[in-house]
Amino acid sequence: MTGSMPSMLPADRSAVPSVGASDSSNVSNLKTFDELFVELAEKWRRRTPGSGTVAALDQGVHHLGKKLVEEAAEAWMAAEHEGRGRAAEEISQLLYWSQLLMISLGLSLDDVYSHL
Ligand SMILES: N=c1c2ncn([C@@H]3O[C@H](COP(=O)(O)OP(=O)(O)OP(=O)(O)O)[C@@H](O)[C@H]3O)c2ncn1[C@@H]1O[C@H](COP(=O)(O)O)[C@@H](O)[C@H]1O
Repeated sequence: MTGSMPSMLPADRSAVPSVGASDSSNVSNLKTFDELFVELAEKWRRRTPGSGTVAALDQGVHHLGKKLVEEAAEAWMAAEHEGRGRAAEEISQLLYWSQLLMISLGLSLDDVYSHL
C-alpha cells in the first residue's frame, strides 16, 4: 500500500481535547455520563412525576429511536455549520437519548462498555 493512512484526527489538531478539557464556564455542576445514567434510571424506576425522561420512556423504543436519529443529525449539522459549542450541546443531547434507549432495553452501562 502506498501513501499514508487516513487520519482519524480533526483537520485542526489544536481542537483535539484532553479528558476534562472544556470551553464552558459552567464547570461547577458538571455531570458525567455515568452519573446521568444513574439519575435517569432512578427516575424511571421511581416513575418520578413530572419527569420528561419518564414521559419519553413511556413512548417506547420507536419514539426513542427517532429522537436519537434526530439528535444525531443535529449534532452533525452543528459540527459542520454552527461551531464547537453548539456541537457540544447537541452531542450532549445525543448522549441523553442514547441512555434512554439503553434504559428502555434494560441495558446496563457495562453491557455497552463491554463493546468499547
Ligand atoms: N440531559 C438532558 C437532556 N438532553 C436532552 N433532553 C431532552 O431532549 C430534548 C432535545 O432538545 P431539542 O431542542 O432538540 O428538542 P426539541 O426538538 O426542541 O424538543 P421536543 O419538542 O422534541 O421535546 C430536550 O427538549 C429535552 O426534552 C434532555 N432532558 C433531560 N436531561 C437531563 O436529564 C435529567 C432528568 O431530566 P427530567 O427527566 O426532565 O427530570 C436532568 O438532569 C436533565 O438535565
